[in-house]
Amino acid sequence: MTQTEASSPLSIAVLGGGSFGTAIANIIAGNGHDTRQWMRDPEKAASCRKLRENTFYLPGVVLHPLLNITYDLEEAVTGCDIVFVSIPSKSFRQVVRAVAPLLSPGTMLISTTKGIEHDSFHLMSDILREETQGMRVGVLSGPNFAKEIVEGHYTATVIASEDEALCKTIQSVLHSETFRVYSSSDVFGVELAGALKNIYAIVTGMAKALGRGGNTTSLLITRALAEMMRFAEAMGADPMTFIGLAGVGDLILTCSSDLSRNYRVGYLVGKGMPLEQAVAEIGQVAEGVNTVRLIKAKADELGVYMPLVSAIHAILFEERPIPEVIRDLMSGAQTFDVAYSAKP
Ligand SMILES: NC(=O)C1=CN([C@@H]2O[C@H](COP(=O)(O)OP(=O)(O)OC[C@H]3O[C@@H](n4cnc5c(N)ncnc54)[C@H](OP(=O)(O)O)[C@@H]3O)[C@@H](O)[C@H]2O)C=CC1
Ligand SMILES: O=C(CO)COP(=O)(O)O
Repeated sequence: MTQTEASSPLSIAVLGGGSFGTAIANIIAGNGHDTRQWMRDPEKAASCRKLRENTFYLPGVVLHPLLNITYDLEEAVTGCDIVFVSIPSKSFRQVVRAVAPLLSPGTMLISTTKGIEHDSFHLMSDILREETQGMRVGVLSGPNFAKEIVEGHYTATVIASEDEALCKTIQSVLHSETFRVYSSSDVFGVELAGALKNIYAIVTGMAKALGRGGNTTSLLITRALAEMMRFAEAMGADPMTFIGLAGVGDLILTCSSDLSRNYRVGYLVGKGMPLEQAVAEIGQVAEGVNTVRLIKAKADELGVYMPLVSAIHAILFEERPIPEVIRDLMSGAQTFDVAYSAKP
């Protein structure tokens, strides 16, 4: 497909039967496209088809009649113009590797996954490029709770790709009365922002559990943004991307709502629950837990100052008592508020 605007219906697959995959598949089907959603579990697929509801991940939402649900990967992607990959980072490569031989050259592959590969520090767009050849790659990220999208709350997101025509097509297939799609050419920055903000959702969830108020949340969100931008710069990303929807937008959202699974993990740990139990209790993916480990190691390697990352790492993985970690944080050096300047 060479067109830049999806003026006529396209064939689009969404890989992943979770809450976000279901939310975007429903929007796309609602826009009149031939939409297929792939989920690996035949029983869940049969149930979603029969009930026209994903009772496992997005209960209470009627699935659009144009949404075809299948557990057959080949049936899902054959002849598709666009494939969204909405699979947790842990399994992302495995699924992309399986789907790669089934794709036509030039297919648009869009990751919606906000995580980092655990043993490589690769972002999902890296995996898309590594596991396929001749495809067009993009990343979708922004302040987007699946539940609020399907409830029709006014929402905006970002499609990031160096391929301008791809961005325009994705804007067209996802745009609805309640859903707006902005574009960016900074794939790395947008993707990194989506992964990083999950860490600070854990931190703010924990602060909430400890009874901290609005001042504390605001302090945490603002210093989190400073850390994210410092890290981005050290990694060669554009820090300015972090003041957009995929950066500060998603940071504010996930750090202030218990709809965030990462926030809820932090809350439960803050209430004294062991980490593994908290993750199991959530029952859905909380990417931030793995991301904390990866970013702590990378920040140490690069010498990037990330006190909040070090603090949450100490609590989650070094068994340091929360009050002691907070005391250390609050007694650290008091430096400049804004370290960035437009002036040379
Ligand atoms: N939910 C949200 O509001 C948002 C989520 N995201 C991102 O989207 C990504 C997906 O999240 P989300 O949909 O919420 O996740 P969920 O936890 O809701 O669902 C995960 C889905 O992935 C499937 N899955 C897990 N492992 C595999 C595998 N090896 N092969 C095939 N399918 C697999 C699960 O299938 P099964 O049921 O069989 O286990 C399930 O359908 C995450 O990275 C998240 O950060 C982005 C924006 C918002
Ligand atoms: O990324 C999200 C909203 O933009 C969802 O956050 P959680 O993965 O923490 O639920």
